[in-house]
Amino acid sequence: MKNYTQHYTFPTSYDAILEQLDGIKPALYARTRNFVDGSVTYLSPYISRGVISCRQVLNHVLKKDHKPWQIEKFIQELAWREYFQRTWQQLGDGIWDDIKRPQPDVVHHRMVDAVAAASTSINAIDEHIQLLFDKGYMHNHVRMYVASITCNIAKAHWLVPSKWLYYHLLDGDIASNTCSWQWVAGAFATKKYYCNQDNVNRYTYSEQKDTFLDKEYPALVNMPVPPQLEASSELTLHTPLPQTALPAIDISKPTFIYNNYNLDPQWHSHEDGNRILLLEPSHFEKYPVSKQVIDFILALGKNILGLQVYTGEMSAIAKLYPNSETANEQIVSKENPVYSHYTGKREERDWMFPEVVKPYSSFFAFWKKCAPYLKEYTGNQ
Ligand SMILES: Cc1cc2nc3c(=O)[nH]c(=O)nc-3n(C[C@H](O)[C@H](O)[C@H](O)COP(=O)(O)OP(=O)(O)OC[C@H]3O[C@@H](n4cnc5c(N)ncnc54)[C@H](O)[C@@H]3O)c2cc1C
Repeated sequence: MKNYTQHYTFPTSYDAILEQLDGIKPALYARTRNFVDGSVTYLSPYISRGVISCRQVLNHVLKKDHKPWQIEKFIQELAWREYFQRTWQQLGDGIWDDIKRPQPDVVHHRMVDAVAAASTSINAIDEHIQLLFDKGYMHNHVRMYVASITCNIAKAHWLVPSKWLYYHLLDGDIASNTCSWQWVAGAFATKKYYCNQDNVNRYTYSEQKDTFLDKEYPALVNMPVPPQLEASSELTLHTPLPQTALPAIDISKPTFIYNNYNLDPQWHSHEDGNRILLLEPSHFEKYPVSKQVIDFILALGKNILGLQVYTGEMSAIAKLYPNSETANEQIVSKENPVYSHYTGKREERDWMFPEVVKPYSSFFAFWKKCAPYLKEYTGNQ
């Protein structure tokens, strides 16, 4: 194991997670983030699961004595997440279609076998796919390599492979995952993203030669699918959900609903109420995740005092109240496009730039609108 993979173990206690915020080194981050051993934060599993928010991370960084230019790149990366979340809010289920233009040059809508089996023949990539299976995390640059090999070299449509990656990621997030795959595949961008062997070697510290990626870029773009990547299959994924009883609730009190995207221990923590981690089989049927991911979610749930885990549908929770009016009054959740069918009140997520909500044609158009607010936060320096 290389040194950096020590970070691929994700503690689940809230104190340990907050401690990790202190390890953020924004200036070093900007210089090294593209290397597999770069100074990245490993916070995405906690941000995606709603344990902490980007806003919380931003506030933490702003409290430290950094110069604005030292933190800008890091904040920009956090803003990518927010941009993708806003894109999802605006598009709804439209996020599952090619967003900007049809992905060019597609030969099938299946999973590439060699990628799923960590046997692409590009050693560094195969090693990182195996790490994904073992640890549930993959470095951002490697995610780009894997998506590029799958969609642009093997010419698979992005949708099925994106579900494969989402299944394994502790930080699996519908917006970041779907938009990023589309971006690499040229469906949410005006061009496709390509990497060659020199690029992979540089950022993964490998020295492999004579592979299907060992070419200049124009040759890569025009290359037929290499034999190693030709085989493809349908994807069958299953979520092993725990079996639970219907939760016991006090109907005179509110019920706070937690889920795979909201595991925030501070949310309404000073209020008396029922707390339910709702794992809807209908959700996981559509968006399957691995046992490793379910175990991670359950472990994060332990930070929430009095949390009852329930594998079942929201409709069963609503029926615990005497009528739909009371259910609508008492059930509270956090807004998320995938849970728009929930009964009850929906509260805003903790946005970094709550004012920037309109659809923007590109990340940089969005970022331009965020800039004045960021200036306010950093004290107009
Ligand atoms: C094909 C592909 C699929 C992806 N799928 C997911 C996913 O399912 N869930 C997910 O959280 N991220 C996804 N990403 C984005 C990114 O790879 C991860 O957020 C990042 O690698 C997480 O590691 P980190 O926390 O150490 O990031 P750091 O580099 O330390 O970044 C700090 C935070 O900024 C945000 N961030 C950084 N880079 C990006 C980015 N490129 N896009 C959006 N937000 C970013 C994340 O919230 C991250 O936690 C995907 C990227 C690609 C290319």
